[in-house]
Amino acid sequence: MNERLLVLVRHGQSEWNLKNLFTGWKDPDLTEKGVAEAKEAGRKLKAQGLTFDIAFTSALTRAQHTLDLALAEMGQTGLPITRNLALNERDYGDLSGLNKDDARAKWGEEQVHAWRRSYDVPPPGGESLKDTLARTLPYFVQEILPCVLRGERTLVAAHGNSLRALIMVLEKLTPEGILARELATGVPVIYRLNADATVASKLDLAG
Ligand SMILES: O=C(O)[C@@H](CO)OP(=O)(O)O
Repeated sequence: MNERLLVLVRHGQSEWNLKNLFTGWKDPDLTEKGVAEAKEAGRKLKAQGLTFDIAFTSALTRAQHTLDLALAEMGQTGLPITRNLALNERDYGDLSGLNKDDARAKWGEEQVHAWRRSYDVPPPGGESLKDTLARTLPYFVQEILPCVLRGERTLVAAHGNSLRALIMVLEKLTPEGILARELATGVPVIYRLNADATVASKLDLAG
């Protein structure tokens, strides 16, 4: 049966998530908690009775490590995995490596929130969500979606903002709608798509 399965999962907690630093294209690995979250994601997916045919991830360690741990937990280690920087986190530009609370103290709560969650306000020297979408969406449409539509059960392990960009398109969210959308670390979201790539069903495995 062609079930057109697409699962998106944000990486587990990274060293820089723990330190509350803007990360973007910097490449810290998972914390111990992040490792546990990645394994838990695998357990949750297995408990749903899911198996995968193909997986995609970014060029960054925290997403690749999350994918490997989740698949190992599912006993699915032989899967073809494609890594591409199109799925990388938004580039945080000059904010990369800064503490998020220090940034709020310096530039104000509202400005920092706009940089972090708005659709089209880029952080200084970095990518807005719109910019992130501009490189994530073509990769999704050309490389990932065709797999899903031909019935290959597909797992994507990536990042808060590269996944928010894809979710905005999948769920047809407006720039206002995406503003409040947060993705927890290590929580899979299961989509089943219609033949025209619209969403038939969505199940968020939070909790
Ligand atoms: O620092 C980052 O790269 C991202 C994800 O951790 O942060 P934010 O939630 O601010 O977009």
